[in-house]
Amino acid sequence: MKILTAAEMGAADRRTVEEFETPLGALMEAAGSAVAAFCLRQYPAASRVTVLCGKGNNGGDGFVAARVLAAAGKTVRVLLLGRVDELKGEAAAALARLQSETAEVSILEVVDEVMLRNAHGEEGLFVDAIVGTGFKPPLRGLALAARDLLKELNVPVVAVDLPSGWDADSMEQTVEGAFRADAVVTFTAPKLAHVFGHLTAETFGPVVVADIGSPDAAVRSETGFTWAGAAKTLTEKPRPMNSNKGKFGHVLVVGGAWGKAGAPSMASLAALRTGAGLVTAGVPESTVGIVAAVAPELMITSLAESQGLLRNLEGGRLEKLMKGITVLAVGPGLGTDGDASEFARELVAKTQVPVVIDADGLNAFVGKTELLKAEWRTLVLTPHPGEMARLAGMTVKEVEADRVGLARRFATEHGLTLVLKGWRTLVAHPDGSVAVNTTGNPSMAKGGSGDILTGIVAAMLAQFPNDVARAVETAVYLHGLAGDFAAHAMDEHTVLATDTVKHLSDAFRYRVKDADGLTWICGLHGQNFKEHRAA
Ligand SMILES: NC(=O)C1=CN([C@@H]2O[C@H](COP(=O)(O)OP(=O)(O)OC[C@H]3O[C@@H](n4cnc5c(N)ncnc54)[C@H](O)[C@@H]3O)[C@@H](O)[C@H]2O)[C@@H](O)CC1
Ligand SMILES: [K+]
Repeated sequence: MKILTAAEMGAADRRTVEEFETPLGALMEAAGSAVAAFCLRQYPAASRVTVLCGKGNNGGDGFVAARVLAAAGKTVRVLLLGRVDELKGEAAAALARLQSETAEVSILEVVDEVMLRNAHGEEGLFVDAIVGTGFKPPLRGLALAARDLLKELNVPVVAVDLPSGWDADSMEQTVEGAFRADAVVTFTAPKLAHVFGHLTAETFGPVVVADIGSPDAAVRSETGFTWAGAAKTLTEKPRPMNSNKGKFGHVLVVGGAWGKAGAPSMASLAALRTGAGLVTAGVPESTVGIVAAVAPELMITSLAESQGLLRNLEGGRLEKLMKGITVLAVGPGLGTDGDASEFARELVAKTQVPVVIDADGLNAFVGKTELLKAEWRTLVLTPHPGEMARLAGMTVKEVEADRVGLARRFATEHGLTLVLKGWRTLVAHPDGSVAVNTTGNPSMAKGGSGDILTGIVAAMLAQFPNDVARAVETAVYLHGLAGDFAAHAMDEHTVLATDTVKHLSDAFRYRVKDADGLTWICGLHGQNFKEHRAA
């Protein structure tokens, strides 16, 4: 699923109207109906709904929503911030239809702040249809008064397309200055602000995308930005009945210096739980007993060590180690002292199967990134900003200032797949396209999270070696989603990295598009993180 700018969205709408002969009125009807359906489903107890409408097409969506909500039995009031005779085109048509079909909806032309404050009351839900992609900052006029009013009230707000006052193209949108929203229903594709913005100061509430009838061919993006969750359909097909373990690959996890045996243990456990056919951990001989204890299903290869760290293998041992292996994950708990780094470099250089490099595996290439040219094989790097900074020879601040640009450059220059972790993990592909992940939460800001992700990525590659881009995007999405389920089931302070593994089943079973055709970009279906985190 592409992520668009406001201009790209406008172009997609125009193409849909002009080239695909869908009238604008039909798009507006679908948009407003989707908002109403969302309100009915998420806020069934709200019997009184106030729809705040602006004079543009965002307001037009609001008129449609008001009509559908009234038809469903809600008591609906429309507050138009302006005069009826100021409306044009489809918005005017939507209002006319609302007036003619639903006499019981009261429509009030609000012309000043006093009127606005007197007009509301006892509603269980607000719909914000004041301004959408047509917003030109700063917020002005009655919209400002409406924003302040909603901030004072403790009533849920569903935003149409965008919380009014949001700049759709901003990657740093915050609540400051804009409307409060508890949920956002947007159309066709998410805009940059939906993915990178902060819906509230505390959390990122539900953002759902409704399909309103624009065909894929009408939706074009210059930036090459996509949403990682869409890749998850890769795992939504059942495995063939006649499957055997050989079909799902054999992951080898290498790492685990003395004192860090947990890292390869967690990566291996995650690989097992993600569906790899076989998983082997290659660890220093002194840690074998510890790592083996993580799961009886795990196979272990004891590797030569010196003082608790892995060291280069003697002639022929490498070939033996890699026999039958289809994916290598190197780095979890590897350590950087002694020969461990050299061993990691040797492994990566001499291996032909897809390789995932994480943690100290990445540190082994600091100052030697020319050795990371993927060329003919699959290479996936999973740095956090600190590891990325060391690899790229810059500061963490510099990395964070240009995450997208840096990830894209590094991936294209080396011909590899780069997973840059952090708030809104990015997956940059060798072709320059970048997918953004929206799952995950602060409960995952703990040691071990990265090891779990490494295992998930490796297991996805083992199962889908010919679909690397979607395999990696799915891995990142599933990892965050499992963390979201864990945070929901537990308290976010108490979630351990291994708890996310326990919730991988929930993540796999979760369908990206729900039964009503809504794609939940943020927030779990039917659940409001804000309420949950505030509880
Ligand atoms: N273009 C299309 O084909 C479709 C558009 N749709 C809806 O239309 C919206 C875009 O419609 P428009 O382009 O008419 O624009 P909007 O309705 O988003 O904004 C225009 C209105 O907002 C007011 N406004 C702009 N900046 C303001 C500010 N700083 N302070 C206060 N008021 C301000 C303008 O005076 C005008 O009344 C989308 O967000 C979406 O909700 C949907 O109906 C689906 C189809
Ligand atoms: K809005």
